[in-house]
Amino acid sequence: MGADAGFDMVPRLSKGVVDRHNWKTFIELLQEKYKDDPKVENKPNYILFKAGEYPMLPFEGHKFLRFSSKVTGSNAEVTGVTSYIKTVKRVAMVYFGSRIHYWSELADNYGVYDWKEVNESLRSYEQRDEPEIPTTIAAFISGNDPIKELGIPIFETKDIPGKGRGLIARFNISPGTRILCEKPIFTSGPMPIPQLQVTLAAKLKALPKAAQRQFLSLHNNFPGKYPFSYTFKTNALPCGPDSPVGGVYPTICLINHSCIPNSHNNWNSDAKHETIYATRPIKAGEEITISYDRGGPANERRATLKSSFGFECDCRICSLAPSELQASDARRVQIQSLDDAIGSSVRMQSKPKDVLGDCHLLLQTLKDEYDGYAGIHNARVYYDAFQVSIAHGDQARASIFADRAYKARAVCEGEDSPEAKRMHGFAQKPASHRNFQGCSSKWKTTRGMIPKGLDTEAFEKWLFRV
Ligand SMILES: C[S@@+](CC[C@H](N)C(=O)[O-])C[C@H]1O[C@@H](n2cnc3c(N)ncnc32)[C@H](O)[C@@H]1O
Repeated sequence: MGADAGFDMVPRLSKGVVDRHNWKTFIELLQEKYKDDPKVENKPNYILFKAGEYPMLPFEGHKFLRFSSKVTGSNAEVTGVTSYIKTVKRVAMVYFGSRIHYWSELADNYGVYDWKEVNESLRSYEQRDEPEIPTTIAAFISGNDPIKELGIPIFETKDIPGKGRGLIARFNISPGTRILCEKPIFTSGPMPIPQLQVTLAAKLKALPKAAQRQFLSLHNNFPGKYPFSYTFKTNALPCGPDSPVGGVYPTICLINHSCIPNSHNNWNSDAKHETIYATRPIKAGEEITISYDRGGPANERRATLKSSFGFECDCRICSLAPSELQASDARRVQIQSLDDAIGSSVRMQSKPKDVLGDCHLLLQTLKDEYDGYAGIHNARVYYDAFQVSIAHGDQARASIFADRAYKARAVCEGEDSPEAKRMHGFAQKPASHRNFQGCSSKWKTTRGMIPKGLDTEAFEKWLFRV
């Protein structure tokens, strides 16, 4: 008979964009970890662990119910299946937290699903579902958020040595989770410091007492003659990319900086509020961070952070050993220069293949620098790749690029973000872009020409072929 052990996914994953994104990242991490292990094989639709009873992980996460095997007997011992189960479970818990239900018949506890259901799910791995036509994410995302339903905030405010106050996660948080959403206490445009002081004094006076207190409790890096102006400067977040208008928020303004942040801040210009979304898995007890800087190598970032915010950054990247920091700096410089090169409209016209090649290289560099969680950077690169493709009439590839831009945006900003909605529109109708065939029609394709049935590697090859 023997005893089984393993883990179940409870509740099972939805087909939603966030669950799909997390599952994909989880699978990629395991593929990387086991790439040199001959007992772990990538089949077209799943990873096969050739140990014990050959447990499998499908590439389509919504099909997954259980990863398990007999863990007693000579076969289990010789093949080391227990160690695979433990490692895969540990990684799964990082991504899916309390959804991972570990069980072992040796300890008299059992899986949640019955074997009939599990065997049906295993059989479904063989045949992939038809590729989905992108539709709205809302239709995919399951409404069950146990934490939200309990009404417990997913973070707490704490004093953090050397940083003042900050926000700390109380639970494991998955990428794509909305952590915060706030309306500004007030907004203001740019103006000289003395004038800003007078303007803000008038704005404050018009606010209810509670809102005044919220603003006055925010940190001021440059105390002295113009307290309102400098409190605003220390805390304001731009209302949109490159917007000269800034807003201050009661809780969002307590989030500290990291050069490798785990969250993203965004101004939703439709809803007129600022959102914070997790962009990488955040463990309970970890600080929630966003990025205050505009990229570049560590010395440039440090100089900006020091002059604008008055602190020395000691995040994970800034604290790397010199040789590793050098490697990170090289990647960040490369990210900047690829970004500049991709933005050139002359190259888009005359050397579209080079631009697409740069997009591919940039995605790889971002993946290395942000260990797989480049979030909003990826959204921008995919939109760049969309623009090159559509400018030369390639609707097939443009549709895929826009869909990827949409998914990355939705993880960082929510599906109601205007930019996510715009990307979704382009994924559905790439030719609706104002620059459709604006450069040439030499790459002309239709959406119907997106290849079907390719494995991941072949599909990526098709997508980035030059
Ligand atoms: C918007 S406030 C963030 C909340 C602030 N810690 C507080 O206590 O209200 C920005 C200020 O927080 C501090 N800060 C932010 N990130 C930091 C970091 N990584 N290390 C040290 N201080 C930081 C700096 O004083 C910065 O000017």
